[in-house]
Amino acid sequence: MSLKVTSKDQVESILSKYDTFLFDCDGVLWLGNTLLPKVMETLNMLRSHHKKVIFVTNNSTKSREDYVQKFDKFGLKVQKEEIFGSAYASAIYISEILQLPKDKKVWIMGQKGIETELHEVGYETLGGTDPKLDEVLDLDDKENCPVYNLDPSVGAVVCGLETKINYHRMAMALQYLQKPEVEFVATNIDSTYPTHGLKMPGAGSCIEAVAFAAGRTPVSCGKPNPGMMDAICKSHKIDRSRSIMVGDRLNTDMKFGRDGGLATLLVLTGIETVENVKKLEEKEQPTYYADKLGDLFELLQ
Ligand SMILES: O=C(O)[C@H](O)[C@H](O)COP(=O)(O)O
Ligand SMILES: [Mg+2]
Repeated sequence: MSLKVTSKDQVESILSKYDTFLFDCDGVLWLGNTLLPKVMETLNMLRSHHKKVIFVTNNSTKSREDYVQKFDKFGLKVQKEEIFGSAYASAIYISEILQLPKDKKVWIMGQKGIETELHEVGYETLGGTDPKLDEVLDLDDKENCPVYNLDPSVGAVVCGLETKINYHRMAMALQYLQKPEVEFVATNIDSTYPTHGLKMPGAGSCIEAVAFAAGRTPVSCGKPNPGMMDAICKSHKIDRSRSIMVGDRLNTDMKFGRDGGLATLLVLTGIETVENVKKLEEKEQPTYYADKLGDLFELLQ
């Protein structure tokens, strides 16, 4: 059974057991542009105890550089190397695992974070933030309608969270995905994400629409893909037995931590409720749960 963190002794025990803290972002640190209570104090407290902190987000709308700036706006100094996003994970997957030749282009249904990370590893991209994707398709206009004018050098389609999802974007992704040689990559599987006190459709819901149309299943690069954990462990040389994954979602964050051999802490400021935790089989229970991340700071006072 998961242990609810409610006392100073428990926080001290957590501090003595773990040297590295992996943090999910949406629903743990912030909701949209609002920092959750006592997050800054908790991160500062961990750093003052010489803990390594790493941020692992499935939100592909931003690149690692964009996240450095987002943290900065909140007054939090974070290095690019401390951030692992699903846009970055997808770019690394295409470049290092698929080894897609650099003269191939990548068509994107998603936002700027995916474009930036793909450009950084050397790919030209199409789709993405192109404003033409907001236009209604005119299938009668054979000369100008983009579905009749595909770029033959597209070698992969990447889909992520796209809050401007429309028929044009889906139709273009589908045209490329009908070519079996075009790789299909998803940033992450989250069905929903928490923002402004609401649950909104997540990347997984956008991607499912395209996958259903294409009759194909993408490889998903974000949490809980163990490749992302391997990349984190490789670049930060962390001891998994002394590390803990903090998240707000069971099928991404908690699975990612558990499968990676880390302890897990579920916070209830995002997607899950305590009822969801209680329904789980013993082996799927997070190691700990807490009402919010900031409890680690508050309970220590
Ligand atoms: O739909 C999405 O892309 C995700 O739900 C989302 O933004 C998750 O981000 P995380 O909680 O991993 O920071
Ligand atoms: Mg989250």
